[in-house]
Parts: sequence; structure tokens; C-alpha cells
Amino acid sequence: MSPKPQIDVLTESALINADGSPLIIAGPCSAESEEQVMATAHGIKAIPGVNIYRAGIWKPRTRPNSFEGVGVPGLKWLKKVKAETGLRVATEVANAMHVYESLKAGIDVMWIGARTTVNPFTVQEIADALRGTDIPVLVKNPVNPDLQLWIGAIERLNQAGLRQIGAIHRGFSTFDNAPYRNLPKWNSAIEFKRLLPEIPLICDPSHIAGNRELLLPVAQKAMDLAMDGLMIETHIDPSVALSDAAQQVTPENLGKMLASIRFRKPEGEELAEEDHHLLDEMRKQIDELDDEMVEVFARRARLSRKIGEYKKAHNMTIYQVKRWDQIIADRLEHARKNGLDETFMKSVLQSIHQYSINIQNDVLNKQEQAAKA
Ligand SMILES: C=C(O[C@@H]1C=C(C(=O)O)C=C[C@H]1O)C(=O)O
Repeated sequence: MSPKPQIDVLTESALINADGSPLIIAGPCSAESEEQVMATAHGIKAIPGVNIYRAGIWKPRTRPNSFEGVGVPGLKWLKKVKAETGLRVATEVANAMHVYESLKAGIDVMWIGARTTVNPFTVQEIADALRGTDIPVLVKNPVNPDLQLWIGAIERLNQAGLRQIGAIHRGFSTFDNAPYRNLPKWNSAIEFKRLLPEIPLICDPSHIAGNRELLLPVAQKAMDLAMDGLMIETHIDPSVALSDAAQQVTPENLGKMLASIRFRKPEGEELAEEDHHLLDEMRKQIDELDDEMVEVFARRARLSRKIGEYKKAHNMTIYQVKRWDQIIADRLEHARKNGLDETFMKSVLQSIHQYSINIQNDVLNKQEQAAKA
């Protein structure tokens, strides 16, 4: 397993709430007009728990001729939001010019979008433009589910001296994303937090869901996966929004949504002594079961190797269609009787089979190829 990346971060970062509550970022997809920016900001200010106001000034769009943001003039509206509401303000930067203009305008937090994270040249350009500041920066996951690319962008910022870095999980685009706009691939977020526990990870349910109906379940799931905050697109009148109309909510509905999310803590509530024992006991049983599982896998792997030797001696193919078809049917039936989910069981069986085939391939081919070499 590759070593965990070493990122030098501030523990008292502006991206982490001192009281342990989740960092909540809200605001319109795009700044469209001074009125829209200010009305949305005042609506958001009234909602308890929102920490940062977001608005896109430069909008990367898939096709040309759609609204591409108001550009530099919008920055002074964000300045006004800051002055009138006291909320910190954030915007997306996608090149060095955006960084310089945002720094000049006193933007508090910047984020790097998914389409920028994919390009190390651009990320480096942004990191270099930020050198010498310690402004908080959030890095959205790249469009494709490449954890190394995501981590690489964070490392580039960190190596430029930035120490208040966070990440945003906004999902991944593939050909068929239904029912989402971007597939959450929750495992990526789980692995990100395992590798970089010191980097706050914020979920962006708006871009994962792509519609208002899915926002709440996505936000709840993110919170239950111990993520550190939420970024939710909020517009004073989503029906007339110039971008992402289907996924934005009114400040009023944002307030309702935040009130209905259950925020749980990794360590849970204060527990009585006996509750701790109960959890410890259950975890001990899980440990024992996992140990047994590893030993069973090892025994199975040894048998696969022996079968490989038999096949080599008798000139048999590795893959045995009928046998495998029978195994799938039997094991799924067994799993069903034990109340296990079929999709889960099938994916476990497929991994086991793949490994078994690899082991036999070693026996049938690799040893021979090595001897020839
Ligand atoms: C182990 C064998 O080889 C392959 C692997 C299997 C397995 O791991 O269960 C089953 C069938 C084959 O595709 C076998 O032929 O029995």
C-alpha cells in the first residue's frame, strides 16, 4: 500500500469550525447581479450555522454561448456581502488572473473547480499565484475518479506554502450518471479521508444530485460518512437562475434542509461506560470474523494454486465456465438464504474469482515465461 501523503496543515484552519460543527458554505452557483447576490446573502445570513458565502464569478461551462459569469465587476458585490453580513466570501479560481483579482478584492476563501483539478499545469499556476499568502483554498475532486490527481493538487498548494487547505467532494462524471448529475462514488470520499484525515472534506450535494429532490439524502449520507461540511448552492429565486437552476434552493429551503439533517459526531454522544464496552465487544467479534475470513481466503488461494498445477499438467484452460456458473448460482442462493444482498455477494465472488484466475495464470504462464527469459 502506498504511504499516506504528508501534508503540512494548520490545525486551527479557517476551514474548520472550532466547536466541531460542520463547515457550511452556501450561495448562488453564479453571481448574476448585485440585487441577486445581496438578496441571497441576506437570506443566508438569517440561517443559523452558515459560515461562508459562495458565488461563482468566472464559470467554466461545458459548451460556449452559455452564461460564463459576470467576471471582475462581481467581486465588489462579494465585498459588499462581507461588509453587510459579516459572512466570509468564497469564489472559484481557474487561473492566475482569477487569483490576483480575488486577492485584490479581499476574497476570504478560494476553491479550485473539478475541471481545473484535472490539469496539473493550471493547478501549479494557481499555487504559484497564491505563494506568499495563506488564504484558505478548497480543492474539488477532479472530474474523473483519480484520487492521486486530487491529492496531487493539494500537494502543489501545500508545497507553495498554503496551510489552510480543504477538499470538496462533488462527484464524478461518467457516461451514465443517473439518478445523479455526478456519481458520488462514496468510496473515493471514504479513501480520501483515510489517506488525508487532517484535510477537512466538504461535500457538495448540489453537484452530486443535480436536482433539489436528491439534495437532502446526499447531504445526510455525506454527514454520516463523517465529512466535515457541506457546500449547497442557494439562490434567492432558483427558477430564474442563469446556471444550475434545477439544483439550487432558496435560502428558506436551505434553512429547512439544514434543520432536518442529523449531524452526528465520529465519537458519538457522551457514552456511558457500559455502552463503550458493548461497542468494544462487537468490534472484537468483527476483528475475529475478519481474521477468519483472511485465513479462509488464504486456504482458498492455496487450493487455486494446486488446481493451477493440475490444469498445467493436463493442458486445461484456467477459466471453467460451467463450474463457475454453478458456483455463482449456489453461492448466491446460499447468500440469499442468509439475508445477504445479491449485488454485494456477486461483487465479492467476482473479486475472488479474478484473484483465483490470477494465481493460476502465474502457475500456468508466468513460471514458464520466467524460465524462458
Ligand atoms: C479453481 C478453478 O479455476 C477457476 C476458478 C474458480 C474458483 O476460484 O472457484 C472456478 C472455476 C474456474 O473458472 C477451477 O477450475 O475449479
